Amino acid sequence: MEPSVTSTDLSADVAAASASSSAAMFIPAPATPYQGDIARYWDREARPVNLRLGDVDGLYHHHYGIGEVDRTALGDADDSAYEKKLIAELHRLESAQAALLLDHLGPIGRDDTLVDAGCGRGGSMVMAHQRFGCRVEGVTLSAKQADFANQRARELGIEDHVRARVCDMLGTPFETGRAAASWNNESSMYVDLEDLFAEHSRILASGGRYVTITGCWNPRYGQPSKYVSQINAHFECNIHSRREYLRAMADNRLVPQAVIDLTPATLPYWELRATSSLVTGIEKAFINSYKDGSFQYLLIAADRV
Ligand SMILES: C[S@@+](CC[C@H](N)C(=O)[O-])C[C@H]1O[C@@H](n2cnc3c(N)ncnc32)[C@H](O)[C@@H]1O
Ligand SMILES: CC(C)=CCC/C(C)=C/COP(=O)(O)OP(=O)(O)O
Ligand SMILES: [Mg+2]
Repeated sequence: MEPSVTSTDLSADVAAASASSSAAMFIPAPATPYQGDIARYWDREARPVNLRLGDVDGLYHHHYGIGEVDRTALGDADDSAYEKKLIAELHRLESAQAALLLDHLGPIGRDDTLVDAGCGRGGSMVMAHQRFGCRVEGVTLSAKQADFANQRARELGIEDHVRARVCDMLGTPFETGRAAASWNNESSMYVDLEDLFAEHSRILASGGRYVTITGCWNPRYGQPSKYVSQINAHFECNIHSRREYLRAMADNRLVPQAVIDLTPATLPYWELRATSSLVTGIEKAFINSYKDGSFQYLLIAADRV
């Protein structure tokens, strides 16, 4: 892993920026104390449920899975290889989630640029480049994650097309109106949605596509349930309601083309994960809130008009 430069004042920022190269990453100071907390959270994160799944094929995700469990691939629970098969199956469902997001980006050419807002360790960026051959730019608050994603890109020989940087998704360095598509994969619960969609709207080309997969609380339930509060506390995030997503998109020239309730499709992943040795303790909150209708797993694809 390459060394990172951390700076806290402007002169250090400028020095680090001018020294910026593949050997030293420029790390801006966090825009708010909250963002500093989130950067530290993801810098320290090393949960086996994420690393062991990523080790299956080198695609490291920080999102959840969708689709039916393939019981034939899992085989017999008494088999000594069962746990390994279970990990591979959870990973397959997480990659299926990212593939569904990419399905909604619309036609993307090799010369296009995509933006992954809150890119984590970069699994979705690699999948996007492998599918479209295009350039993919990711931002994360965590220097550790950006280093990890860039290291993976180098290992795959795609570092000229896939790049992660440490940057606030609410104020990116990307040119106005140039991105063919952009997305948030389980990363919009860390930011104000009006600010977020204003930035996507700015960077997207007219007619470009924005996609999010997110967990949101259901206005039909009334208010965030105790399970939603548990999930917020667990991840230090602030889950928004479905209504807030649609309102903030409408305010920022993002017009929904598809709104898909993925709740039934994600429940098998959670039920399977709850039986694994890699449980983290948050499984019940997801399962209970999806089942009582207070929480939804949603894909929204919107046109930038
Ligand atoms: C749950 S992870 C999702 C990672 C990735 N999208 C994936 O699907 O694997 C949330 C990500 O959002 C990022 N994030 C949160 N707030 C951010 C902000 N203001 N600017 C940039 N990234 C942010 C975190 O650094 C982390 O990488
Ligand atoms: C749908 C919601 C509310 C998501 C919150 C954001 C989040 C932490 C996603 C998964 O990350 P992860 O893959 O690091 O989490 P885990 O360790 O639980 O797998
Ligand atoms: Mg995970």
